[in-house]
Amino acid sequence: EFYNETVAKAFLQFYEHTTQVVWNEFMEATWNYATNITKKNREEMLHKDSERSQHMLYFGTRARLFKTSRFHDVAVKRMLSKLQNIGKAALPQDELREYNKLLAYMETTYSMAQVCLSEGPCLPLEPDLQEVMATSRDQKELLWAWQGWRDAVGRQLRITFERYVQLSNKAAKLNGYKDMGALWRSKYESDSLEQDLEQLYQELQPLYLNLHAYVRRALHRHYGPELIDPRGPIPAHLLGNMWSQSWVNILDLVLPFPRKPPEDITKIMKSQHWKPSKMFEEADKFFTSLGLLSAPPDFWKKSMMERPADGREVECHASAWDFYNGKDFRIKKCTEVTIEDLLSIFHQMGHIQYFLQYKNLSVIFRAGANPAFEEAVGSMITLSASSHKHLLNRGLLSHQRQDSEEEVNFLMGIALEKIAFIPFAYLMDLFRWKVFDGTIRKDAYNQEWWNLRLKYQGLCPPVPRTEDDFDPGAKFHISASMPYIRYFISLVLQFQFHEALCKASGHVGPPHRCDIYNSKMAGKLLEDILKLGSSKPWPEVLQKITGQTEVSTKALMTYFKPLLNWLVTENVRQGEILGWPDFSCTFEGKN
Ligand SMILES: CC(=O)N[C@@H](CC(=O)O)C(=O)NC[C@H](CC1(C(=O)N[C@@H](Cc2ccc(O)cc2)C(=O)O)CCCC1)C(=O)O
Ligand SMILES: [Zn+2]
Repeated sequence: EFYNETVAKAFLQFYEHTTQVVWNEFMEATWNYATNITKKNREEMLHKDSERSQHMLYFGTRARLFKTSRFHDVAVKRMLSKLQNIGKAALPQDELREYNKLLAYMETTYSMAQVCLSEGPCLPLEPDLQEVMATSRDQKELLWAWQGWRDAVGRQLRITFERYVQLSNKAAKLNGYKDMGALWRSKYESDSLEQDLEQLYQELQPLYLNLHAYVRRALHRHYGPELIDPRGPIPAHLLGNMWSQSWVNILDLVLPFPRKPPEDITKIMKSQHWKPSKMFEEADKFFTSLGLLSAPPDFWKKSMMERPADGREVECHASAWDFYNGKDFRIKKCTEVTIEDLLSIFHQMGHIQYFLQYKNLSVIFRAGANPAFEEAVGSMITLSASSHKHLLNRGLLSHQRQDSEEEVNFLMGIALEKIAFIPFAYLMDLFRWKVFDGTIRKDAYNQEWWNLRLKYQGLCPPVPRTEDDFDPGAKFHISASMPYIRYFISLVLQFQFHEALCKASGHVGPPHRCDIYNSKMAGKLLEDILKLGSSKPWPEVLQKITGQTEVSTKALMTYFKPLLNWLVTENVRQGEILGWPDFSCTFEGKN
């Protein structure tokens, strides 16, 4: 009966019915652990994870038996093929238990790590070490936090990570993939993914090289020639972020027109007594203004919007959760009242909106058209929310007009978030794909990581690194085994979406002045694709929203055109070298 489409449909109905309960219980147990890290909650989570894996194994192996080539219903074929990819559930019981334990160990080590001052308190990453990296201008203090974090996390994870790679690849092979990198890439249903990504990166490189050269000059002015080589890479601890992935926090050092500094929105939020709940309400209002759905009662009742005050150990890295019962959706975030956190909440609420829009689909299709779509929705809304027009309209700014110099300052702020992020978002999985396919061997993990950090980001470590270090492990997504290329693709997609929705909203003028807030037309366009979840191939979904079937950097380049013009002029005036022909950090030059 494996040729019989009716039998297949009944099989999928049975799967649908049993899955909601199994996945809901698994999400509850994982949530309980992430918001209260105790041994008991860890055991309960591991137990629920193995139940979910057994359920996936049962249905995944049976889905493989159906001969779907002559089936008529495309959705049935798509569901059965998605069911067959069961990830780690393909591992034998004992190895799956070991795998889940090491995943929990890596993520928990990251979440609980602190860096202790010689005498006195120990500082966690959020908010304390992030605060130091964002606000300190003392390179010794920055180095202390940068190195301390990598000693406290990266070093502890190296051995576990080596075993994680082995078991990941074994699971991937059991699913029919050559390694875990191939399994991760399969989510994009494209056999030219790596070439396409390299093409996108090449198109964006001129933007990055000009920003890098300009920022390096500004840091050279501030920190002096003993720290910054104007023809070399930038030391990784000076860019305002623990991973140098976003440079927004050094905007004050690099402002093109320093006599026209932007208003301090964090200060305005604090003076207006913003609370975390108000920040979430503000983001929710944006979505309802588009005619989209508001977060349901369970969201407001069950989310964790602040670090708990009762001393509980929690995982502070923000995340959005679908509990697969059509009514329970939550965000977990240790929110601080800052503009950076407000914009990050817009991103998170984008995930919630996707969950809400596809909640009536089969559970198999409750995901983004591809993982980058999930990321791009919230980030695209954030482009409108961070526009001068929107912030002024919401009472977070008071200067009515923005003259052309203030506009360059504004675009610099957005570029320090988005353009600085390009090479980081690209190299994170370039590194892991090479680790999974064996190109990068474990005795060179750290050296190879820094080779990529130099090649793509033009960064160097501020102190010598050895293979006792494991710097990639100091980034959440690597300790949490969360793929990252979705963010690189989202960087390009979000500007394509922004351009499409701005057009739908009737916006005329430069894209950085567009705010789709209150546009029901833009909302409708977005709603129609979110409702599809992962039920259709993503090029079809992209075409519905933008009219194109290809990911294209054109919209991003248009958005930053005024800034690129300014940067090129400025760099030529300064006689800057684009790139880093001197390829080492100053300390390496010394000894
Ligand atoms: C249950 C679960 O895991 N759910 C998933 C969502 C899902 O898969 O359904 C989820 O919530 N993932 C967490 C992750 C959180 C954040 C993040 O980690 N961001 C990246 C990259 C980046 C950087 C700048 C930026 O503006 C936007 C993104 C980083 O900070 O490096 C934290 C800050 C914002 C987004 C997220 O929301 O993507
Ligand atoms: Zn996200």
